[in-house]
Amino acid sequence: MARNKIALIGSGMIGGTLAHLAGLKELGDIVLFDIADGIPQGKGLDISQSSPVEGFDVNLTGASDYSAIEGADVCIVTAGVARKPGMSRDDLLGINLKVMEQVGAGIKKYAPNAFVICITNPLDAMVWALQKFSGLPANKVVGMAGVLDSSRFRLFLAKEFNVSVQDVTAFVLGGHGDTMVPLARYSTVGGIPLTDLVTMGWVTKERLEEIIQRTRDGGAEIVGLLKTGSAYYAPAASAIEMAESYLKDKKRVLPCAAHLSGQYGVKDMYVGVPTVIGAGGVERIIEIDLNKTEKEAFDKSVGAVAGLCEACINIAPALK
Ligand SMILES: NC(=O)C1=CN([C@@H]2O[C@H](COP(=O)(O)OP(=O)(O)OC[C@H]3O[C@@H](n4cnc5c(N)ncnc54)[C@H](O)[C@@H]3O)[C@@H](O)[C@H]2O)C=CC1
Ligand SMILES: O=C([O-])CC(=O)C(=O)O
Repeated sequence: MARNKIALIGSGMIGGTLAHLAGLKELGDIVLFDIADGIPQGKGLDISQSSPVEGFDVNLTGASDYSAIEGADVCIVTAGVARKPGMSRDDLLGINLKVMEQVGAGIKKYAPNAFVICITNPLDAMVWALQKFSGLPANKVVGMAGVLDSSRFRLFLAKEFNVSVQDVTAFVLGGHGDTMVPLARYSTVGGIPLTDLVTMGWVTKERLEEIIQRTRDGGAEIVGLLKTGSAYYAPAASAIEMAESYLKDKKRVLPCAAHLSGQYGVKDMYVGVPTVIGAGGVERIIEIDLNKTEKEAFDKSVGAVAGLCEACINIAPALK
């Protein structure tokens, strides 16, 4: 059986890490694409040269022409610009929207049957625009943020309680920005909701709120440390988890920026919600019950994403 083909559109920090992880996991043959000629070819060759040592058999190639992504089963999009200290993700909107227009056209022409995972920021608005520019079905275009934000929350909780990260689950919903919604009631240690752990005296409400705030600021914390760009190891691992669930039809329950058509009272927008990812793409959007406080926080986050979509329409009226 022929191998799957994975196209990585954008071969910068996340793109290179994606190629390495996808190779190590033998998810398929990998094409790195970038407008910066030489970078995708160089990274492809470098990672290929690690394959005899690591013992993986995949073809890794680099290209600066969209025809190279032809027939891809999965496209992971990181093309664009990352923020630097002092910037918000939203400051990237104008420049990255233009990139999404080019990427959307490339995918439409050469990989119309792919499952597309967008990572480029500001995430929820960019994946929304990419789906429209590409014309692919909404269930085949999804944004990566919730897996990353939830992973950060899980790590901070595991450290706080001195337990394995494997025994901590978390759901962070809403837009991938300052208004994201880490849900304590739906996040657990050994199956016990965080709200119960407060009652059991494991953690105070105040300390839990500090951990939640650190999660919300998780991207900015790394930007502040790196100074030259933003996080890439954890974002790449998160997107690979989504790609693997699609390629292996694992039907993982993962928080992703998915197209909503009435769920949670939201229409024609991408916002982080729990989904099931399998061979059909986004096979299900799980509508969990939100209490009044949670719903208010979620709606506020939806409002922030709606503002960004409006800003996109002002720049590119065809998106309306
Ligand atoms: N959704 C999420 O949770 C996260 C999103 N991000 C976002 O992911 C994006 C990529 O981040 P990095 O890989 O660190 O950035 P990077 O700057 O290392 O790589 C971006 C690559 O895109 C390429 N590029 C620029 N314009 C292009 C175009 N028109 N066509 C094709 N390639 C193009 C650049 O040449 C560069 O190699 C950024 O927008 C960043 O904000 C980063 C971390 C997490
Ligand atoms: O903070 C950034 O600019 C990159 C990002 O989205 C994250 O790491 O969560």
